[in-house]
Amino acid sequence: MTLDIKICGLKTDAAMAAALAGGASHVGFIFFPKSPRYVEPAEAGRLREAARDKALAVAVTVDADDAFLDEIVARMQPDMLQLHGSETPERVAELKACYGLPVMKALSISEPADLQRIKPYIGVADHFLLDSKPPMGSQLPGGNGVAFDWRILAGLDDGVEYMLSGGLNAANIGDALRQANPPGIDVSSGVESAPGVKDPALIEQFFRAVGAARDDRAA
Ligand SMILES: O=C(O)c1ccccc1NCC(=O)[C@H](O)[C@H](O)COP(=O)(O)O
Repeated sequence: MTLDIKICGLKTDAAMAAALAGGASHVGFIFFPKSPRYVEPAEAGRLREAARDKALAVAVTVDADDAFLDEIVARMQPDMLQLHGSETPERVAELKACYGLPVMKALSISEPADLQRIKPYIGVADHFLLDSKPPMGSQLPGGNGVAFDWRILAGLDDGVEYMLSGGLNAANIGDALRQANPPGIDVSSGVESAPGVKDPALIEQFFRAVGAARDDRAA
């Protein structure tokens, strides 16, 4: 089975090169100004060129207005939108129709009942990113480096296209893959040396840990 792997919050050529060398299927750019991972749309457009025909370039936005989305789509030319705010199913449908791009809707999970929040988006969003709830006081809806209880995902209906996200790193990715067996995974803080500073060596370590966990399962 293939495993989608998204490295999120890229800001440098070195981090992009490490993500592509490791075999990332998705590379993410953050357009939330309060984030230490924020990139200007034009700079994301430059960085994403390295990923063309190699990985899908994902624009991560949070309740963005039409003008900002127009600018991001024009300058970055993303392959996919990740909506990480409180966008309704109607807004997801509207943006899909407007830009003709697949949409990944991020939803935060902390208890089994949270899985019910997926239902209204089924048939509207193309993918889901299931992330942790931000800790109290966090300014960021994502990228907090906090994991949730992956066993909750056992209650998910088969066939939901999702990425497991939140607090993943080289040390815990093996357990996450064993417990949840997700179709995709996403990492940001776990491959950083400081908030917003991607470390190519940690990116490489993450891919090695994923490979080792997958080899164990195949054996
Ligand atoms: O990463 C951010 O700074 C961010 C800010 C605002 C909205 C979303 C954000 N990140 C989205 C992601 O897809 C992250 O990879 C995801 O939340 C997991 O982050 P982490 O727990 O740090 O691995």
